[in-house]
Amino acid sequence: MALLDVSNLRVRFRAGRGFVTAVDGVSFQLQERETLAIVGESGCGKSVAAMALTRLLPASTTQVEGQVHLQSRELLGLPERQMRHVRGRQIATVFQDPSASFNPVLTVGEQIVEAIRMHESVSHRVAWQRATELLELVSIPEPGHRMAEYPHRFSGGMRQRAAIAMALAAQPKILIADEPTTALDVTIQAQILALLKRLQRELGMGLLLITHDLGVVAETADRVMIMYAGRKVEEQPVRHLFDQPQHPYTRKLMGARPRMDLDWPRPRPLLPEIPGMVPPLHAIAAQGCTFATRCHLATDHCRAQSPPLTFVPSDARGAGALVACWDAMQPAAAVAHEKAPHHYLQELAA
Ligand SMILES: Nc1ncnc2c1ncn2[C@@H]1O[C@H](COP(=O)(O)OP(=O)(O)OP(=O)(O)O)[C@@H](O)[C@H]1O
Repeated sequence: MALLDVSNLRVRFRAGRGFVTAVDGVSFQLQERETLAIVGESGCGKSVAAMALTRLLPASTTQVEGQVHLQSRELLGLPERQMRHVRGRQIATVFQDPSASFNPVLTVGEQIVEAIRMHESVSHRVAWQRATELLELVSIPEPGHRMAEYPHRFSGGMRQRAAIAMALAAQPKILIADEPTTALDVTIQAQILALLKRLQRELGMGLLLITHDLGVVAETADRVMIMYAGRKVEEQPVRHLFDQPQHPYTRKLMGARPRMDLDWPRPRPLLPEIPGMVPPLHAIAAQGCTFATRCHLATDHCRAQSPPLTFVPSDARGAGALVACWDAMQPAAAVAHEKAPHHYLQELAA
């Protein structure tokens, strides 16, 4: 059984008299000890999907449909009091801006102690000891000393380490890391990613990593789900994605990675971009492929009908991808998602 099983998740926000759709029928699974990366440009619905499954979106302006199973427990119908136990204890989240995790007028130590005692009835002394160990676990030097400091005394990287320590306070089964390194400089980014991977291994957590950075994905993920305009457009094990991206959007994301043009005599950095932009929610096409307006392969058929997620094999050994693209579907080879070969699904779960 998957650790997390998200099925047909749909999120709509109230807009004027109606609603706009930010996440449109997305399904995915996270296995134990697995890292699933959710990738896409800004505005594709990655964070909204993550916030919906932890029920952190404002109920008064949001409609969430679908099913989210954490092992056998359905989360979307859970009373809020029980959901509070799930948050932190079962699923914890680390955000892009670590300052948002801390109250500036309390010491870092007190806040981690509070997080521990929220989920467990232990004495202040025991919680303090455990909080110090957590700071040590995330490689903060002199943890005993740093416990008594205020968040502003920490550098950005150290604050993110402390935020990760706080997220681990109740030993969650799943850690959601939402752009955890975007606000940090490059050398610190690599350290934080290495830390997340080490903690995942040591603590046996599932890691849901939200990012727009394919470099981060290559180093960290087991499996990748690409989102565009609220929909899942591709899913593959990471080791095949970089060799054989299937969806035109995935290929463009890869082409948009910064690199050096080594042409003699004037090597220069290239910062390519995908022409156009992710449509705002009110402008997402009601029919057809949502990427058609930016896709050089789009036909009238693409603009008229949404492509279903389909298994597209890429070699005879059963490797392949789930792709929502009419062009990527070879009529002879592609099979509907539900009929994907069993060994492929097992590989996804491996
Ligand atoms: N509370 C809200 N009310 C209305 N619209 C929202 C709300 N939160 C997010 N949105 C919209 O939902 C869409 C998806 O946003 P989301 O934050 O999930 O994107 P993202 O892919 O995570 O990008 P980023 O990395 O920039 O956060 C965007 O168009 C955003 O403006």
